[in-house]
Formats: sequence, C-alpha cells, structure tokens
Amino acid sequence: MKQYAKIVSNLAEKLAEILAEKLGQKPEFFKENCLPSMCYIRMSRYPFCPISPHVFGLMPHTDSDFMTILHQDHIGGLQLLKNGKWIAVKPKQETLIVIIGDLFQAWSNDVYKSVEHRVVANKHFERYSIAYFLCPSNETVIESCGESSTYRRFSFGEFRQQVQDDVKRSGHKVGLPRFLL
Ligand SMILES: O=C(O)CCC(=O)C(=O)O
Ligand SMILES: [Fe+2]
Repeated sequence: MKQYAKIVSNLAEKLAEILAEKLGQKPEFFKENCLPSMCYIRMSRYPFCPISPHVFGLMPHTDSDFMTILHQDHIGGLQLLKNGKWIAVKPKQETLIVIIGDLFQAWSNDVYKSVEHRVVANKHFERYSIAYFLCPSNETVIESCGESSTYRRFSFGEFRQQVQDDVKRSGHKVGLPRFLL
C-alpha cells in the first residue's frame, strides 16, 4: 500500500504540475503546498444491492481536493455528470481515473472543472475502489489565476470548514458557489 501511495502521489504531483504549466502558473505550487501529511487514500467497499440502480453507493458529489487518482475494479458503477447526463465510466482495471477537484477549479479560474460523480450500487456484486486525494495544507491560500477572478481568495481550511458547516446544517455540500465573487 505504501508503494502504491508513493506511485500515485508522484503521478498526481506530476499531472498537477503539467496542468499548472499549461495555465502559465508556477508548477512548484503543488510540491510546496500539498504535503504528504495532508494527502490521503480512501479504500471503499460497495456492497451489492438488489434494488440497484435506485441506490447509491456514493451520493453525487465533487471532490474537495486538487485532484483525485482513482483505481476501480472490474465491477463498474462510477458515473460522471456531463452536459446534464450521467455517463458510466467503463471499468478497466489497468487504468487510473483522474478527477479534477474543487480546488483546481478555483485555482484555474474555471479552466479545469471539478466533475460531479457518484457510484451506483451493483445488483449482484460488491465493488472495491482506491482513491488518492491530492490536498494542500489547511493554511494554503487558493487564489484564482487570470485577470478577473471568479472566486475570492480562501484557505483550504476555510473551504473545508464551510463544507462541513453546510453539510451539518442542510445535509448538502454547497462547495465553490459559496466562494463566488
Ligand atoms: O469509488 C469510486 O469510484 C469513487 C470514490 C469517490 O468518488 C470518492 O471517494 O470521493
Ligand atoms: Fe469523489
């Protein structure tokens, strides 16, 4: 697991650097701010459910990080929202899925979009996935690049707190719209 974490962490950092360079931004931003102690791995097991597809293994959401590197098994169930439609991601065990998170959307000033995704339970089989989350330290300030920013500056700690407060109060994450200028 340690070895896997190291490989996906290097991959996430490299991909983030490439995307930053494309924006004309400092690629070191991620190495400097996404400390290993802030990044984490989530291993998920989704039990099968006879009344699928009406049951979510994971509710629709966007990730609150910069980038998620996901590995899923052969069962399937991950779906992405594209142009208002849920699209199934073909399960391919030999591939990794890269999901842009909220922080990258804010930092890139909406050039890269945080994709809404969900997991639908399978009728007959349980499913496993491993997700690596590229996160900065709580003090890291996220500032939109480009001339006219869509979002105000915020720290990752502030963003997490706001997400937690919203979920506690309403049961739902509001996310980036809270930080619109
Ligand atoms: O299990 C999956 O395919 C998705 C996991 C996920 O979206 C998450 O943990 O945030
Ligand atoms: Fe997710």
